[in-house]
Amino acid sequence: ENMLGDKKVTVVFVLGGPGSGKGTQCSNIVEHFGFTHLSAGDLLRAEIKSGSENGTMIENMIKEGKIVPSEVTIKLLQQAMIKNENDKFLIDGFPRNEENRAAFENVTKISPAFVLFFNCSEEEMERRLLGRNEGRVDDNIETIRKRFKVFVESSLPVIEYYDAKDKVKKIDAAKPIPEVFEDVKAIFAPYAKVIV
Ligand SMILES: Nc1ncnc2c1ncn2[C@@H]1O[C@H](COP(=O)(O)OP(=O)(O)OP(=O)(O)O)[C@@H](O)[C@H]1O
Ligand SMILES: Nc1ccn([C@@H]2O[C@H](COP(=O)(O)O)[C@@H](O)[C@H]2O)c(=O)n1
Ligand SMILES: [Mg+2]
Repeated sequence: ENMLGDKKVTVVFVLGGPGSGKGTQCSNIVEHFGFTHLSAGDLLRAEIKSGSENGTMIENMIKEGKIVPSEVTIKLLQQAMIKNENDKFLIDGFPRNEENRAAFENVTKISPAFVLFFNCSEEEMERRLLGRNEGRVDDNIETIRKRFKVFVESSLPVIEYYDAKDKVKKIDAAKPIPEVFEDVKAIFAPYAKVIV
């Protein structure tokens, strides 16, 4: 039994480098397949805005491209899952390192149905991040380089961990948005909403 009691939940981890298009494609998946999108980065940014006691620590870590301690991020994900009645969740940008992965498994007892991995070159991701214009404090070239380093050193090993369990569905994320979504759709087809 997981943290949500007897409720059977489907969790998909959506991973990929900074700017690979995770948030963009999650919006499409929500629309077409009825999942609830939980972005760890968005939850952390909301926590800063809410004036929480951890806000300053989180903001400093995001500015440096560092990974916030798992207990903070997992608490936010858990709260969001508990208050949502849906049974299908896209967890975007989590787990980012081995600590995230192991702590989530231990605390929630939930393992993902699969991991959606958006594969993209750093050159293309850098171009996208510098053009995003959402006012994010980490979308500057200095922080972007730090985020790429953290992705390669800490996040790719998590993808390799799930790949060894045959749980990774890898997508070519360098293509235009609609073409990426065609590939995503093929993967999510078994989760299509059945219209009675
Ligand atoms: N396939 C694509 N081709 C071109 N631009 C894209 C593509 N997918 C997303 N973008 C654009 O690239 C930027 C980054 O996309 P998005 O925010 O979805 O990435 P992300 O993986 O969630 O990044 P982060 O990890 O920083 O949150 C956005 O401006 C988005 O509109
Ligand atoms: N599991 C996570 C996810 C994110 N962070 C921090 O937030 C930053 C932005 O995340 P995005 O997914 O929106 O790119 C990220 O660089 C980390 O600083 C985290 O600590 N742990
Ligand atoms: Mg995002």
